[in-house]
Amino acid sequence: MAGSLNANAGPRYRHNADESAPYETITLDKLTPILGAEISGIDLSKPLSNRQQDEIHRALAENLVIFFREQHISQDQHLAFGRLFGDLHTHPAAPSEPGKPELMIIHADKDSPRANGEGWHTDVSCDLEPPMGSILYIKKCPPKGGDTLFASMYAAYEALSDRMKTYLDGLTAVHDGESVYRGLYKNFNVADKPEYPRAVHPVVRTHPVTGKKALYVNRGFTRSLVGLPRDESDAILRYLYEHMENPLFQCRFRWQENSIAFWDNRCVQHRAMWDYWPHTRSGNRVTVAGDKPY
Ligand SMILES: O=C(O)CCC(=O)C(=O)O
Ligand SMILES: [Fe+2]
Repeated sequence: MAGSLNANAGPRYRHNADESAPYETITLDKLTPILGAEISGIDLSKPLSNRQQDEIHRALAENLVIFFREQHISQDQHLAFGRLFGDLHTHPAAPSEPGKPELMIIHADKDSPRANGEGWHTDVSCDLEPPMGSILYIKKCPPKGGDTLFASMYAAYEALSDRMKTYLDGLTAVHDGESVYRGLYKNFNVADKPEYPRAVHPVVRTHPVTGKKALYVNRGFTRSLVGLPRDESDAILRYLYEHMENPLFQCRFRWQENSIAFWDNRCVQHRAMWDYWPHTRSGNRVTVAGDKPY
């Protein structure tokens, strides 16, 4: 067949296929060529050597979201693992374990009105300094379902036309926590705060570690593009959201009990599937603080 059915169908995003140097202490099994890798050969309940820590950092930078299976760690070990990557972030609204404000509760069961993270989002992008990453440990899984989808915002950015990249250059967007968080955790008996964070961030951010550019607007928190007429802002954001939802940029993780996902919140969006009602899915999230996007 000469040509494809749709002239626009080919991926405008082509990842750099360079094989990276092997790892010494861990083994990686990639979910897709561009993001997601399952790591084996590491027991997070044991102290990690400097080498192991370096390799986890590198695996995260190269794969954007990394997964560990069959991990048996305590709440304190989960917190300590997070601290290897930076200060911990305290969620402005979500419920946490008693006496452990940095250990967020992720839980849905037959009585839940909703589950966490059901739409595409970046965690807490309404903060002035949004988290660098989130470490989610799922301890109870439904018999089927409850997967989490992740999408590379490097790939989404790369696949934009040069015209669109030029248009977005220098634009900023309003990210609002108020409209997301007020009343959200009522079913966990969490009282509302007087106010929730709101921030303006660049639409395209530069990753402070890799230096790569990533699209940085999300359906969850982004409300408008600064300085544009409302209709234009809405239309551009709608286009960007549809664009970033191309499955070419995604991987999908199937949980098992005692799995951990660690995503780089600066270049990845995620979305949790609540397809397992009336079953229960629960765990904890430790979130690592980040920097002001630029
Ligand atoms: O439950 C999940 O898989 C993800 C929920 C979520 O959005 C989060 O923990 O940040
Ligand atoms: Fe999330």
